[in-house]
Amino acid sequence: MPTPPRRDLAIAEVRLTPILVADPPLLNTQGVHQPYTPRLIVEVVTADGTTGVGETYGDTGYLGLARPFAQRLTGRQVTDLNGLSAVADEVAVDRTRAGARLDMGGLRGVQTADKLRLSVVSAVEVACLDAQGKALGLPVHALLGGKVRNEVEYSAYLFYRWADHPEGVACEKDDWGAALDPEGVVAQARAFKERYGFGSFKLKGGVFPPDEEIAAIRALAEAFPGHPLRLDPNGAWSVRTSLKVARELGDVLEYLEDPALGTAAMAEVAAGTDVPLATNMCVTTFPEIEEAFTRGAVQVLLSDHHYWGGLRNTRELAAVCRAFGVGLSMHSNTHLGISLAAMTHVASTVPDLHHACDTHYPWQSEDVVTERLSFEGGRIAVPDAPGLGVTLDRDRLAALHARWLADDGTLRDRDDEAAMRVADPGWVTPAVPRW
Ligand SMILES: O=C([O-])C(=O)C[C@H](O)[C@@H](O)C(=O)[O-]
Ligand SMILES: [Mg+2]
Repeated sequence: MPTPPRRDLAIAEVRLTPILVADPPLLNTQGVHQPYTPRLIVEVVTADGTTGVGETYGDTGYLGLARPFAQRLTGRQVTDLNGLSAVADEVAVDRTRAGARLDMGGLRGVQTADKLRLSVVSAVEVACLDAQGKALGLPVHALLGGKVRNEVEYSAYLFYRWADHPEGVACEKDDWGAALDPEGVVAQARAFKERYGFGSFKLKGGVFPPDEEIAAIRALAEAFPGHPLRLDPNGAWSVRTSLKVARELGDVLEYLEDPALGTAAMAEVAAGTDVPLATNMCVTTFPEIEEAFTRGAVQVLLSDHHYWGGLRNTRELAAVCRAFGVGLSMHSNTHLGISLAAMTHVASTVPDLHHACDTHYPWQSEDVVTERLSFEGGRIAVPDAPGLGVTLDRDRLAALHARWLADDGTLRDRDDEAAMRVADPGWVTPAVPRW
């Protein structure tokens, strides 16, 4: 039988489309989310006309790196994923743009040029896998070795929030209402359960004094007995405060996430409590693993394929965690359907993923895919269609890009501190430990 002709999977074009997507007024220890937040959509087009899509952070520092990186990719094979990092290394990171604001002043841990590169590489890696899958008629999970589960469980990501952005600020409205006390948090959790069926709840803390956040978790425990609960103040507490919270909530918490800042403080907290500690702050790069794991500072690692460098790196990270007996889950930041699909594919291939993954997706009313991914019982069915199983909505992409073009630069870098100053002109992100 004659061998069928090989498809030409050389990269002919990489399209980068920065967009601004609506974001509600979610509070964290830094401030509040902007009304629109930047994301970057990546399309990789092969010589035979197959297009793969990826998504990552869209702040200007990422764009400044993504553009020269994309130019170097034409002519390379979409299958050459191991070569992507070396190409990214050829591109100098503009350090003046990789400033504190880019990484949210540390909400996602250390900032390094490598981490910035990995965040851009991840979107291209996902796009290449999507293109490969479409060309071969295989889902991305099959390219990663195959799924070991048919559904991936996600956790409701509860936020203290205002009903609306400050008066006079251009924004998209939603119907969630305010949540600024235990009653508001429980009402939000009920809405999450009703709309999406989530069975576990994470509250973003570090916003109010710890006693108020303890009361909110207690109220959740009463309203949803037996449901796993997590509290994440993004390192806003001292070791002493962290231990007090752990004592008071130890009977109801699945884990406490980044109660204190940095590996040393986390190790001290871990030594004083049996409550497992999770992180997406003190371990966000491979070089940080050894110290944190050998000191017992972390019991659950929240991976994030964007800054860990892609789906294959996420699987390598899972293997390291397994070797150290550290649990694995997933961190989430404002993301759209492309990244949720990517998270779901890789999560479906990791055997020891025993905690529901975080996702901001329900907070995002806008998307660039034709059909939004939907949660049933808090779970997403792992797509079996070729590639990621999502289709780009070009009209929506163009509309959200037009918003980015129309912005004078104010919103192109996410800055929760500046967004808070609109409501509270004297606001300065508090130094940590805040309490
Ligand atoms: O610590 C975390 O889980 C995050 O960093 C998630 C997000 O950054 C969240 O805190 C946010 O967007 O305000
Ligand atoms: Mg966190």
